Amino acid sequence: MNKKMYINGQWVTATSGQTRTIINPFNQEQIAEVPEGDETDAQSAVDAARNAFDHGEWRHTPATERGKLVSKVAELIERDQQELAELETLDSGKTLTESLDDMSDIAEVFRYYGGLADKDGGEMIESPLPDSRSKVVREPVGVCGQITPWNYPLLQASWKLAPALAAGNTLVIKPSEITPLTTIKVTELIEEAGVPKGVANLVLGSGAKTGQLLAESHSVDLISFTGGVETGRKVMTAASGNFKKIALELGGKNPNIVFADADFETAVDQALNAVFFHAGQVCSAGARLLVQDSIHDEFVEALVERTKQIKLGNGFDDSTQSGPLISKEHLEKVESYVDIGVKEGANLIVGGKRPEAEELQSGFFFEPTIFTNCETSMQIVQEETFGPLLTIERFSTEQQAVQLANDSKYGLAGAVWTTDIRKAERVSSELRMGTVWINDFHPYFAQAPWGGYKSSGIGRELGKQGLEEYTEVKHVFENTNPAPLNWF
Ligand SMILES: NC(=O)c1ccc[n+]([C@@H]2O[C@H](COP(=O)([O-])OP(=O)(O)OC[C@H]3O[C@@H](n4cnc5c(N)ncnc54)[C@H](O)[C@@H]3O)[C@@H](O)[C@H]2O)c1
Ligand SMILES: C[N+](C)(C)CC=O
Repeated sequence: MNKKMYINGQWVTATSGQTRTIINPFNQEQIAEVPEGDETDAQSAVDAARNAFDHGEWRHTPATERGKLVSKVAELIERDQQELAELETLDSGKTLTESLDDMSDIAEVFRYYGGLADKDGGEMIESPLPDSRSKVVREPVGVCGQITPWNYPLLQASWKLAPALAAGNTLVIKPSEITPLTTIKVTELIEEAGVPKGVANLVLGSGAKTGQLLAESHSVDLISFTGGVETGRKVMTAASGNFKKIALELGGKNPNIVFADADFETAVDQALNAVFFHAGQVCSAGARLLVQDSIHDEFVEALVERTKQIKLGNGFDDSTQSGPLISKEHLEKVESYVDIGVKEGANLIVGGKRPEAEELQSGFFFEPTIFTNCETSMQIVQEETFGPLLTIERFSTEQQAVQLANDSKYGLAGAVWTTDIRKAERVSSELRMGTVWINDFHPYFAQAPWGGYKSSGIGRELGKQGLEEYTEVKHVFENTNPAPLNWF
């Protein structure tokens, strides 16, 4: 596999000659050395994408042909799914089972947008003027900058790459500097599928240098960013220079509401999965549990019992249920929230520290952690810890559950557990968030839009809305009987 950047159809090293060492968060062993690009490399990639958009054939290629190439990428991902999944596990620490599931979702995303590429032929609208025809068409936006995080490296990239290509754009993608390997590999597959040179470019390096340039550049027409709220703010500010289109997929602190009439065992089981899956490093993690008073104590007891059994370990080991956190810095951040929670008066009832097992000492592991007696006003309830840390609050009425759940700057996702479907519908319609699950947690798929209300972001990925983000809307008006106006 190449360990380079891909600019204008060439695999290249950084102009500066700098490289970055990529490590496995399970044991801190070096797994790759990749180019550390900077503004110069990012500018070359933008220039290549600009030239390919303005002078290349891609945007004029029939949508059906573009769709076939995007679908071809799906086939290549399926062919290489084992290699891709192993790279993802090495790079991110997630279990191989999770990585294989990601690869199958990713192939579906490319297949879905490959199929959608030629489905919108525009729309005739009724013109109020005589002797005229009016048509609304969607066109590619132009050059797209795409910036992705480390927690779902290739999955988040696929949500951007597939619709951008299907809609006829050119692009520069910049993966997280911590987890670039699968994005490098998929760029090889995009090349192998036959996407013309200059259309899809890959630049590696820090966000402050390469990402910032993409957000600022006046040659970029759209910036699509997935990451934290504070970085999102910088991207939005930088993007204002030329009023480029922006799409922001940001963080969340997602409420998981359990009513007393829920199926108890299922709700306990899924509450664990909601928060501890991928060590809590999921934007939509159910890190905020709201439990109705009458079942609170029993529910907490069952959760704690099962939390103690969670097996941490190497993502390549079949018995591992959760891998490490991504980095030392992130581990320290999660750890600091435990101190904050204790100081705030929450009750730490399980976890709260690094595990003691000998075989976990070289990795960035943290024990699954639960706090009870939490109040909505607490920092540990309001802020995204992005780790295996669950806060539990009580509620007594439906109205109170809704009020607590909405008391957040975020609005990404949430769930409601009850056997009363009318109640589930009432609550879901009151929740101010982009996704609400009823008696489930976590499902997402190519066909349904994903994105946040409030500070969780702007715009949507996936679904037909995810393709529309990568288009501009044009109204074409034709006078079928032109004649002088004689106004002047
Ligand atoms: N809403 C979603 O769908 C979704 C999905 C995955 C992750 N996330 C969020 O991502 C965050 C975790 O990811 P992270 O730690 O990689 O986020 P991050 O904000 O630190 O980094 C994300 C990306 O932004 C780049 N970046 C950093 N500074 C930049 C700058 N000044 N200009 C442009 N780009 C810059 C980074 O290099 C990286 O590629 C969490 O908050 C999580 O909730 C959201
Ligand atoms: C969007 N999702 C759930 C795949 C990853 C969030 O971090």
